[in-house]
Amino acid sequence: MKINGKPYRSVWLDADGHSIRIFDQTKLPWSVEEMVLRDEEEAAHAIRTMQVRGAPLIGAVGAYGLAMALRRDPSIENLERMAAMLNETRPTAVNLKWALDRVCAAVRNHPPERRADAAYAEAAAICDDDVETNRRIGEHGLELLREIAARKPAGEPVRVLTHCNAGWIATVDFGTALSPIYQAHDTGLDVHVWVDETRPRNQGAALTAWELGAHGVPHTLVADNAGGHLMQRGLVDIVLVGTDRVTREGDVANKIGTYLKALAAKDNGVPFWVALPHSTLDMKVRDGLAEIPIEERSGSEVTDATGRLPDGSVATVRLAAEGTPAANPAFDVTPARLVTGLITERGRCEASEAGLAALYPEKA
Ligand SMILES: CSC[C@@H](O)[C@@H](O)C(=O)COP(=O)(O)O
Repeated sequence: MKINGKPYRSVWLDADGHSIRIFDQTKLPWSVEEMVLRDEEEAAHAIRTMQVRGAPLIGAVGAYGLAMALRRDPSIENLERMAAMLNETRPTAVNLKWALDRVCAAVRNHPPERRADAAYAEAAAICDDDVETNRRIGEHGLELLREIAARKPAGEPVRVLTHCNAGWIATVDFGTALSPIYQAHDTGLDVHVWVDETRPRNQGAALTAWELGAHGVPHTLVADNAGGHLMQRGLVDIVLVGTDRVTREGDVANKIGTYLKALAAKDNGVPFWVALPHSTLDMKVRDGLAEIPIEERSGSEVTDATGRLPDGSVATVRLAAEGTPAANPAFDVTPARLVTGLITERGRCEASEAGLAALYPEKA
C-alpha cells in the first residue's frame, strides 16, 4: 500500500541485505517510523512488544528472524532453539509457527554454509505468498460485498463493521478483512466502515482508522460497545473480521471482543464473515475453545492508555485507580456456529470441517 504516494510492504529487507525494516506500529498513527531489526533477538522483541503485530506479519517477521539467527550460527541445534524462542513470543496466531516450520523445512537438508541463504529465500517467498494470498482474499470478498450491494437500495453504501486491525499493516500487504474493502473502494463500490476502537490496545482507532483514512475509504470510529446498538438499528450490513487461528471445524480465534460482535450479529440477523489466509488454518486443532492458547498480556494495557497530548507529545496515562487489579486476555474464540462463512484465497466456504475440506482437500 502507499504512504504519501510511495508503495510499501509492512516488512522488507534492508539495503545491507540481511537486516529487515518494519514500521514501528506502537508509534502509529502519531508518526510513521521505519525501524531496523538486525538480529533474531530484535525480531523477537518487536513481535513481543507489538511493534509488529497481526497474524500474517508476525509470521513473516519470525521467518526473517530465523534467517538472521542462521547467519550467526547455522547449526541445526541453533535453528531449533531459535525457532522455539521466536515461536514463544506470541502464542495465539498459528501463522508464526507455520512460517517458522516452513523455514526449518526449507533449510534442514542444506549444508551449514547454505542454510542462511536458504532461510532468507524462504522468508521472501513467505512474504510474496502472503501478498498474493491477500490480493485473492480481496477478490473473493469483493464478490460478497457486491452481492450485498445488489440487495440494497441504489446509492446506499455497504456498511461493514470490523474489529481490531486486519489491514495491510497486519499482513505483508493488502490485509485480510480489509482487502475486499480496499478492492471495493478502488473499483467504485460504495462502502462505509464502522471501526471498533478495540480496547485495550486500540488497534482499530490507531491502525484501522489510519489505514482507511490514508486510502480514502469512508469510515467512522466507534466505541467497542456500540456494535450491538448499530446492528439493532439496521446500520450494519456485514461484520467482517480477520483471525489469528481457524480450527478444522471452523472455530475462529481473533482479537478479544470478536465473540461479542458475533453474538450481536446472530441476534440481529447480520452476516458475520471471517477472512483468512491458508497460513491461519490449523487443521491439527478441532475445538477452538478447548485447544487454542489465548495470550494473556499485561494488565497495564487495560489500566493505562497511550495517546497524543495537546502539545503534540505522545504519553501514556493511567485510567484506573492505583493498585486496581486488571486481567487482559488478548483473544477470544468465536464458535463456528456463529460464523456465517469464511473468505479465503481459494474462495468462500462454510465455517465447518466439510466447508474447509472442500477448499483445502490436501490439508483435510
Ligand atoms: C490479518 S490480521 C488478523 C488478526 O491477526 C487480527 O485481527 C488480530 O487480532 C491482531 O491482533 P494483535 O494482537 O493486534 O496482533
